[in-house]
Amino acid sequence: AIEAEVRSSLISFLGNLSNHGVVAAIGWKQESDPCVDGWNGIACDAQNASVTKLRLEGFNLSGSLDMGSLCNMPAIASSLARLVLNGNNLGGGVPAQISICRQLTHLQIGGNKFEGELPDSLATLDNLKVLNVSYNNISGNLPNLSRISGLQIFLAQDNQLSGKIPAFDFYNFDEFNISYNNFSGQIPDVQGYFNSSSFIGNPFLCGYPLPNNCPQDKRKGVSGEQVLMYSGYALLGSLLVGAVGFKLCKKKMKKTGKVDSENSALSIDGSGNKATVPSSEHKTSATLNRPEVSATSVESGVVSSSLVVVTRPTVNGLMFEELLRAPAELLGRGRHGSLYKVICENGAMYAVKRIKDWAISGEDFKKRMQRIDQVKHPNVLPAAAFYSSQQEKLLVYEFQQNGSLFRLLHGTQMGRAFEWGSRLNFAASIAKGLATMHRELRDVEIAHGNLKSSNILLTKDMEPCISEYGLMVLYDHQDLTPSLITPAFEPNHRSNPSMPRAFGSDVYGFGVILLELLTGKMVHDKGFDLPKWVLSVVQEEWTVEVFDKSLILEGVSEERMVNLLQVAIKCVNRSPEARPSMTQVTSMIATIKEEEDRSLAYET
Ligand SMILES: Nc1ncnc2c1ncn2[C@@H]1O[C@H](COP(=O)(O)OP(=O)(O)OP(=O)(O)O)[C@@H](O)[C@H]1O
Repeated sequence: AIEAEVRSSLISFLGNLSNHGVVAAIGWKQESDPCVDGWNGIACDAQNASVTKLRLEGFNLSGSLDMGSLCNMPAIASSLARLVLNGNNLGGGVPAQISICRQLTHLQIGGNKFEGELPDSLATLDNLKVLNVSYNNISGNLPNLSRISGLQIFLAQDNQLSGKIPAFDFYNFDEFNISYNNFSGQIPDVQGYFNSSSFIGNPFLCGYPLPNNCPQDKRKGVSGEQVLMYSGYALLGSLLVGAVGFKLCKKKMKKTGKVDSENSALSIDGSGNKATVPSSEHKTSATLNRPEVSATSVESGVVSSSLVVVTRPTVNGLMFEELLRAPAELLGRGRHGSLYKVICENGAMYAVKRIKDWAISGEDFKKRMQRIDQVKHPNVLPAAAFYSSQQEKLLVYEFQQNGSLFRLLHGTQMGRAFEWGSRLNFAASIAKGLATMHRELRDVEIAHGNLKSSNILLTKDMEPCISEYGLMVLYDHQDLTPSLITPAFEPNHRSNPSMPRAFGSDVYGFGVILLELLTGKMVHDKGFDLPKWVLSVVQEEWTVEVFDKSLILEGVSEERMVNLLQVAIKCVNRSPEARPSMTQVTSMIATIKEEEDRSLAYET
């Protein structure tokens, strides 16, 4: 039973925040027991011996919180895990004594009228998982909440908080929102976990995932990266000029020797290989909405028709003026470059990839891209256009709205059914696409170079297609998985001694994709190495638990999953020479599919 002292302090806590009519109305009575008699808004432990939750949402409570009266009482401080006071009219400061309630895992005081600063003592609530202070009038700096390692949800949107964002490890968060405050400075690395909606409405905040990038360090010059960071237009400007250079301008320039460069903020040379933007252009441009760069270029009159390096029926009508005017949103900054999403006025969407640090000459890059473009396969996404200068290489793809295989498997759509049949079809289609590319590009040894589930996009028909083919020269997956490097390969197992090494690396990447399809697990999840894990499970104590639970629930036969797993294991062999070729992989998967179809025929 709950002590009389605790009961009376609960009643006075609520009474102070409302008229006592509310206390009676919700059934809190000194003579009854909060746990046994089920006081509204209170939850207790299993033995009904202590109060664990206080949930008083939307009770029209007002006045200021006196946490001392509750938290100074050991019986409460040692058990209260959740305090939920969202949607009231509570005001005044958030009391520092709240932190005496050390067991709090959930503190939710959103949608009130709290003001002043958050007390530093909040950062000492080591058990906090959920902190919601959103929709109040709280100002000042955030306490150093990044020290609470278990924090999973932090909501502080719509306040007047300011200062820098603490160095949170965003990996740990399920939800994070500090939008519409007065935070300033650079956003810490969100590691791809949150998009701009978590940060918008803070005029002085900069950096990814917001579109406006941070002012450059004046000591350094303007690098190619910064040029792009400063203005989406600059990116598209150079893209534009590049395309002009490749297509239309080439002819014109033979005659005139140059393209209206005096009028333009962007200038190019005759080969279209140089696109520069004066640095003064960037220092002032913190947003994408700057018409001046585009206007001058467009005025040059050169950019008047569809200027696409690689023409496709669907992008023939692509107007570069439009592409230029459209805002560019930074979608990702990976190991090998940044990806921007561009939406044109007519609704057409493009993904523009800027590759960094690739020491390939403009001419070689052009040849390479044209060669790749000659191979067509329905499961390989062709580039719509590309551009190359000394400083940067840009590729334009049609934007695929259905996301990637990575997102399908691990993202928010996770709940969506992704059945065995579809997974097998995905595996077969990707294998076919890759095998075709390898076969057709064997003489030049152009591999994909960075095959992974985020590079497998879903078309509008939900078919998988491989994107960004050939954007990396020999990027070996083993870079990422040193555990798998083995100099001592076993000659007996050499199935493809002559397979170019870069192709072997793609086969490895494909094997990992198969493992993701089979296990539903992520490749690199906090030090977890998927191939290594699968191999250890398979070698030691074999268990069906290696497979994705949803496949087991679906009732997929273990035998068929094991067959595909065996293909995957061959692909992730430590020795590149021992891996099968993609043509071999394709036929192995085709056999599994045939078996599958035969068994389905039996079942019906
Ligand atoms: N054409 C496209 N249409 C739609 N989404 C795309 C397109 N290309 C890439 N994406 C998605 O945009 C995000 C960022 O792409 P990006 O290529 O920068 O990431 P990455 O593949 O993880 O990194 P990297 O390729 O540099 O190793 C990924 O989630 C990817 O699936």
